[in-house]
Amino acid sequence: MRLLPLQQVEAALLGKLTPGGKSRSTETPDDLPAPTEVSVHSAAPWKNAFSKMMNNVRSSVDGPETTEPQDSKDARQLLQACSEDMIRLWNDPLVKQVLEVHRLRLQDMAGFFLDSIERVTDLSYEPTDDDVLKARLKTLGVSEHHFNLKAGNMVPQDWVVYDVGGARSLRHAWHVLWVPYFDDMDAIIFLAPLSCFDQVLAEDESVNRLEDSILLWKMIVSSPMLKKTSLILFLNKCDILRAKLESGQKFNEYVVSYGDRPNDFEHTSQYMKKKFMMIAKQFSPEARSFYTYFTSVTDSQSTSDILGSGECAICLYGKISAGVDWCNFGHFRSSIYWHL
Ligand SMILES: Nc1nc2c(ncn2[C@@H]2O[C@H](COP(=O)(O)OP(=O)(O)OP(=O)(O)O)[C@@H](O)[C@H]2O)c(=O)[nH]1
Ligand SMILES: [Mg+2]
Repeated sequence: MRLLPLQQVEAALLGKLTPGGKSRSTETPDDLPAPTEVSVHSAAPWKNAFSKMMNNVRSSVDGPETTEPQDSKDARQLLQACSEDMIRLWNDPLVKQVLEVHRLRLQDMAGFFLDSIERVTDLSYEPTDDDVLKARLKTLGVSEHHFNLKAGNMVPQDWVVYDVGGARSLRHAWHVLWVPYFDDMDAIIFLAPLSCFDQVLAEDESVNRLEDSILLWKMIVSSPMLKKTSLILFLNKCDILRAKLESGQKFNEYVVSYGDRPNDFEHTSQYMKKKFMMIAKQFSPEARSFYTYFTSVTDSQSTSDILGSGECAICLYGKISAGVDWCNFGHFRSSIYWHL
């Protein structure tokens, strides 16, 4: 009961961060209890709203004069007031036991900071880069990012990355609007989370998440409009897959075709890699380049090692695009389209 005021904090923060101030997912009909979720629309000025909020937080911590709105201040104070109760609840042996019985690994779930409650509820808390990576921000439109990447020994190159929302309700738009628009991409980076073998879709509880990822992969690789686009597959969330298997979760209970193979990371990940590769081979309209990596993209060091390594497909694409553009357009442009 003492933690109930946190619901107000959540509603206030969602109102500030989501487009139009909505605090409920738009995917769920109004009469159903919807999970609250922060979403990002490329057209919404959420980054400005966020920077403004963070600047306010900074000025309230750094100086006596504060421009922070009262509701943000209240939110931070409430979070701090609830800190001790949250820590006690999270460390309670009975709570741990109940979570285990229900096979819930909250510490692996998106946006949970349960092992850092003291730090994130401190009045002077500022998110670190790793905290930002851990946050869950559902993508609604297509967001475009420009950056300059220096990989390995190569000269720095300009990149354009388009990030597309993967939620089911958004996929219709893929066929109609985005796939034709992306037919000139150099490469698609497809992120398939391997750890979700025991989870179902938030949008449709009858669909296994890993199965859904495979169906989506099949749709992308077989698209005639993307037949020339190279594929870079990130078999992602390996850290969570490993932790789940080590905690005793059985892979073959959900992926029946896995049979009696060993229930460890090495065998399950290789099995899934083969599955994705076979689909790419079987359903691609024509032969194409295909690269695959095991990743845990929230681990910034290992991800930067993959992106920075001279062997990485992304660097290879940088080279190819540079060559093509030198011949055809006289300027360099590389683009990647990714589905997360
Ligand atoms: N532990 C761990 N968490 C990850 C990894 N990759 C992503 N996450 C977390 O998974 C959550 C979902 O990431 P998002 O980037 O919001 O998801 P998305 O796939 O873009 O989802 P849509 O925008 O709906 O398409 C975030 O909280 C991330 O921190 C990973 O390799 N390991
Ligand atoms: Mg996203």
